[in-house]
Amino acid sequence: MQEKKRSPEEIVILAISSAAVFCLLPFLIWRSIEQDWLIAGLDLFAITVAIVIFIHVYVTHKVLYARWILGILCAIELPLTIAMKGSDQIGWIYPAIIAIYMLLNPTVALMISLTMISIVAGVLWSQLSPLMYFQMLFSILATALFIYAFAAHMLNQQQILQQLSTKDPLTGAGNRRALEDKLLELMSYKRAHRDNTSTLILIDLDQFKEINDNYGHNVGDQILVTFASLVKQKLRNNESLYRLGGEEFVITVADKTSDKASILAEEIRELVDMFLFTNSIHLTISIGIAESQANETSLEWLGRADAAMYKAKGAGRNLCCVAA
Ligand SMILES: Nc1nc2c(ncn2[C@@H]2O[C@H](COP(=O)(O)OP(=O)(O)OP(=O)(O)O)[C@@H](O)[C@H]2O)c(=O)[nH]1
Repeated sequence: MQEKKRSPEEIVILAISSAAVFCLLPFLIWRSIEQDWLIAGLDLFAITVAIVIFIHVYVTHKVLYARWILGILCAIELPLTIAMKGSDQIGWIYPAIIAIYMLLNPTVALMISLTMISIVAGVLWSQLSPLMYFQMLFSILATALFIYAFAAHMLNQQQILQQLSTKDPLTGAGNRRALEDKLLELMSYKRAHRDNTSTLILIDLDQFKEINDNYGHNVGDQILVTFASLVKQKLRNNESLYRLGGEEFVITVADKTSDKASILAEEIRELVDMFLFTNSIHLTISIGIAESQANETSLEWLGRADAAMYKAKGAGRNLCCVAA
């Protein structure tokens, strides 16, 4: 069986949890030799949590709780260490802030790191000269704010790239790449839960070439946009629209048999048939419906929906056909 690829989030958690273990382990040994049991206990606790998180993420690939626990651990461990051992430990605050931003959303990370900085500032107030105190405080605050600006910028870029790589720029529907990912997800869910069934609804706009020829490509484009937004209005949470290419679209209907998906397909067919597009253009659609089957590939599944759609075309168009 092919091994599941690790996501960037998993790699960050595995790296930070293992770094925490390797950074803290020598100090745990040192404190134990010195019989400084309180701080040794704190280090042991942090190492244990980091190891548990590492194993959990390594085995399950799940990151949601792991990133929160690790982020909060970073924010708690440091003020406690400073409270016990004094201002010598302040250098650790910089990697701790970076780790928190790598683990959590920038706004959450900002709130957590500012809380941690406020606690550390309170603890250090009586331990440092005023000049030293404010130099340290401002350098830590500046670090937190600069990393926030960087992390927020990176998140924004990441969202734009995600949008560009998964959406069809004309209609805003998912693109072919997003559809392929969705099909793989639905197929692997089906393999894991044999009795689960999902259905594909493949839609082709009828005689769309005539519309382009008669009204021009721009009007054709506008119709594709209006069609996609009409369909989107009909979809619920577990249903998504993708543009397969040209004037072909696919709706993935998770957790539903072809009988139930046919009701949605027929509603969409009727809606389009009744609708007047730009320039009062009337349009019809032909639909192929295929329920997922065990032991077939996502391409075979899509192929059955396509064959059913061509059957609808062959039977006179403006029809829904269910694959055998
Ligand atoms: N305006 C516009 N037209 C497109 C786009 N993509 C594909 N098309 C057009 O869609 C038309 C598809 O034509 P055909 O494959 O012959 O199919 P059809 O005319 O819909 O006929 P049937 O499918 O048999 O009902 C072609 O004229 C393509 O140029 C697009 O992004 N915008």
